[in-house]
Order: sequence, then C-alpha cells, then structure tokens
Amino acid sequence: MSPSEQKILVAVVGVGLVGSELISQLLSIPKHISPFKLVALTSSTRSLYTGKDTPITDAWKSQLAASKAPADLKTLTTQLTQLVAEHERVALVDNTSSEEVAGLYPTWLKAGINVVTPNKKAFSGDAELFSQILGASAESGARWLNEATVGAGLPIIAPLKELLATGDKIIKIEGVFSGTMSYIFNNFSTGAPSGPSFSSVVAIAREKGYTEPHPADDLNGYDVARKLTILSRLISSGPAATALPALDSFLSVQTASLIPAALEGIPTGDEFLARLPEFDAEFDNLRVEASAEGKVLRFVGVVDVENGHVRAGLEKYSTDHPFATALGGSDNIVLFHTERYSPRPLIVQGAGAGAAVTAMGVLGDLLKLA
Ligand SMILES: NC(=O)C1=CN([C@@H]2O[C@H](COP(=O)(O)OP(=O)(O)OC[C@H]3O[C@@H](n4cnc5c(N)ncnc54)[C@H](OP(=O)(O)O)[C@@H]3O)[C@@H](O)[C@H]2O)C=CC1
Ligand SMILES: N[C@@H](CC=O)C(=O)O
Ligand code: NA
Repeated sequence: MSPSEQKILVAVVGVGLVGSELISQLLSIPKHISPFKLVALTSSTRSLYTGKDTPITDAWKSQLAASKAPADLKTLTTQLTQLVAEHERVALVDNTSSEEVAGLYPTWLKAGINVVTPNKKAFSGDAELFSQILGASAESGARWLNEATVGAGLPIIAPLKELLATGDKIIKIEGVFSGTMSYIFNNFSTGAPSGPSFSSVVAIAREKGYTEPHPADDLNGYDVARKLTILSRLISSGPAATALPALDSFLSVQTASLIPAALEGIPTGDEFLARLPEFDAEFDNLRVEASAEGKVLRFVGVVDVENGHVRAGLEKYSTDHPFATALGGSDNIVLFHTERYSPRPLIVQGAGAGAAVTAMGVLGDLLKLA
C-alpha cells in the first residue's frame, strides 16, 4: 500500500468542546473515502484504545464512558510508538489547553507521531520547548500542524507559511486575533455611550464557547500574545532575516491586560465571572470616553516586523474604520502587509472562535497529512 492510500491512525487527547466536535466531523467523513481511523481517545480522566483493526465508532462517548482505563499519556505513547514501529502512519490530536500535554510533543514527534493541535501552549511558551519541537520533527520527519492556534479555522498560518516560502517579505501583521475580545467589544462598544454591561458580554462569550477554559486567559491579553508569538516565531524561522526580537515566550510580548488588579489570580472561571460586575463602571467609563471621540474600542495585536516589535492592547478606532464596521460575532480580522501585498494588505476575516470552525481547522490539518 502506498503512503497516500494508507489510513492515518488518529489518537485524540481532550474531548471537550473542540475535541468532541472534531471527533464528530472526522467520523462524519464516509468510511469508504475517509483517510482516517480513530484508534484512541483520552479525556482528563479516562482513556480508550481500540487499536487499528477495530476503530472507534459514533458511539465513542459511551465507549469512553464504559472504559475502565484511566487517562495515561505514557501508555498512549507506548501504544502509538508501537503502531509507528509497525509502519503505520499515526497522528495525535491535542485538543486540550494543557502545558503537560504540550510538553510531550517533542517525545511524540521524535517517535514519528505527527502532532496536530489548536493548543497554543507549546508554540508560544518557553523558547526551549519550541526549539525541541523543531529539532524532533526535523530528526524523525514527523510533522506538527497548528493552523487552529491562530484565528481558529481561518487560514492564517498556511498563507503566512506560503508567503514566507515564496520569498515575500512580511512588513507587518495586524488585526483582531481574539474571538472572545472581538465578541466582547463588537457588542460592548458600538460607538454609542451606553449599552450592555461589560461583565454580561463576557459571560455570553463564555457561554458561546469562545473563551479559553478560564476567561481571564483571554481578558489578560495572553491569548492574543500567544498568537502573536506563534506568528513571530514562524516569521523568524523563515528564510529571511528580520528585526523581530527573539521572544523567550509570550510573556515577552508587550501586552496590556484588561484584568482589574483585584481579580488577578482568581483560580476558577466561575469565581472570576461572579466578581467581574464589580468593575463594570470602569469599563463603562472607557466606552463613554471612546464614544465622545467618535470612536469604538477594539483589542488588537501587531507583529511589526519592520520596526521589530510585537504588542497587544486595547485601542480606539473611528466608527468608519474596518475594525469598527466589518466585524461581527467572534470575527477575527488579520491584515498581512507585505512587500507584494502593498500598499493594500492581504486580509483574512471571519469567525475566529467556536467549536465548529476550530475543529474544522484541526481536521483541515489532519487532511494535510493525508
Ligand atoms: N474554543 C475555541 O473557540 C478555540 C479553542 N482553541 C483551543 O482549543 C483547545 C480546546 O479548547 P476547548 O475545547 O474550547 O476547551 P475545553 O475546556 O472545552 O476542552 C479542553 C478539554 O481538555 C481536557 N483535558 C485537560 N487536560 C487534559 C489531559 N491532560 N488529558 C486529556 N484531556 C485533558 C479537559 O478535560 P476536563 O474538562 O475534564 O478538565 C477538557 O475536556 C484549547 O487549547 C483552546 O485554546 C483554539 C481556537 C479556538
Ligand atoms: N479564546 C480564544 C479561542 C481561540 O483561540 C479566542 O477567543 O480567540
Ligand atoms: Na487558523
């Protein structure tokens, strides 16, 4: 069987919002044309491994619930490594936001297991982990694909790789990179001096599945800083030298947090949301101030390659600016200013968060392997 005819054996770690939707999209590809077989599932508590001959079916939820095997990534690594030794093509999909799971990518890649993920942690955290990922992938030839880490299902990483590989020069990438922040400010700041309370729109963004498991990870700007780090590292590891700083981690990005000091470090999302209304008046003041200037508030990110800086923060835009007029829902908008796309940038826009579009980005990466 040629590699292109061989089915890819898929192991899914993390079966939350995105993970469940990914499984459902993957299993909805008709079996006779599907390039995949789902062979392993791991939730935060349980695991299920069926092996290549009896792949997991639509009844995966009850199969996993009935499994007596605890979650155990060490055993999973052994099982998948064995499949690679039997000349199978294997992909592990990490749908968690876990640092622990992200820390295993070098091990998996070294073992020849391809890694596909919407989890930003490995590519935006410690520079050493990122360098181990590059090294492990180069050593074994196993691939890592992370389109859904920036703009969810929107094509951001793939076109950036193509611009770089074809020799275009990136001058600046700027935009609204957070689905949560987009939803919040599209609804909170419309140009009028009043409207819904800040805490109420944050709560709705969470209900809609846009936020990180802890919404503070969006409101502190770190989610945007992580996305900017991913893009910066991609540009820096491209063929052309750039003025961009070597980022030790997303913490090196100049980021303006929206979290009131008194709410720093609250351990759970529920507690955080319960206390947020105490600060609605402060956010109201920002909205009134912007409105008085004929502007709206938008949380934006910039990778300024030409001038060598990367930053994220809340800014004001006039009500006729595309960030004010073109965005709705959880839309992201990303403007690529390049040597070729100049003076008018290449623009990508659309839903930048939510289970369906994120899972689509992950499945699209799996299809790139196939
Ligand atoms: N939602 C979105 O719109 C987008 C999400 N993403 C990214 O996708 C990833 C998943 O997000 P989402 O589905 O929304 O989040 P969820 O919280 O719904 O899902 C994460 C799942 O991972 C599980 N989990 C945590 N640690 C482990 C572990 N060690 N082993 C196995 N499972 C584990 C959690 O289980 P438990 O709940 O039991 O802890 C949970 O079910 C995140 O990295 C997020 O940043 C990216 C783009 C958009
Ligand atoms: N919480 C993130 C999800 C996608 O990365 C966002 O709101 O953009
Ligand atoms: Na994307």
